[in-house]
Amino acid sequence: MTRLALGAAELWKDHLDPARQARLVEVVAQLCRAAPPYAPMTPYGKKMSVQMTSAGQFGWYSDRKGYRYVTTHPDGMDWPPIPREILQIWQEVTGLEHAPECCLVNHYGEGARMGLHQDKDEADFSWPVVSVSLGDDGLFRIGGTTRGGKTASAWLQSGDVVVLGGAARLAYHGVDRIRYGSSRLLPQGGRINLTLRVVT
Ligand SMILES: O=C(O)CCC(=O)C(=O)O
Ligand SMILES: [Fe+2]
Repeated sequence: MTRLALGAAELWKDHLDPARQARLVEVVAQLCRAAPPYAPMTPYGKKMSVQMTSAGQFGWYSDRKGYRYVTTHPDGMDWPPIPREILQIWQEVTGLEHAPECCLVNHYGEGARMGLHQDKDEADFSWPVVSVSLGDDGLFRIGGTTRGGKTASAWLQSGDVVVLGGAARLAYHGVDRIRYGSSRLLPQGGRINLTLRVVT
């Protein structure tokens, strides 16, 4: 494990060993049975290429009305609780007692990507955002707090954890592409990203 700078963010390279990654695949699969992933619609009316679901008090949601947090899955049920194996990662990399209120689960299949954006649907930007990578490699890009500036890129691999805190909290970031088939961790293939956030 090494801690590296990735733009203004912190990359905890290889934070999760293979056994922890395998356990996380199990807990995420269980979570997805309770709250099935779906492809959200952007406010612009385009379907996202990433499949999403959430755990916690709040789930991140998007449709024509905009980006926001909601307390129920689109099928009507509560979001499942954030599994302790995931909460533990937050604790390890932030040292915070305060727990995250949302774990967004992103699944990138072949060709999926996420455009540059800021995470800014939360009430208090003094809390960091923690992002966990599982499965296929993903080319992560991060810039500054305005669009169009200089960016830094790194291939995130399974077991890597990124912390967006301080100056990086409102940095533009996204995933340009994944290397589909580069990992055998996920039975369904592709890449999973878990994003932990304090919402309120
Ligand atoms: O997949 C990733 O590494 C980043 C995900 C992300 O930025 C988000 O869900 O807001
Ligand atoms: Fe994000």
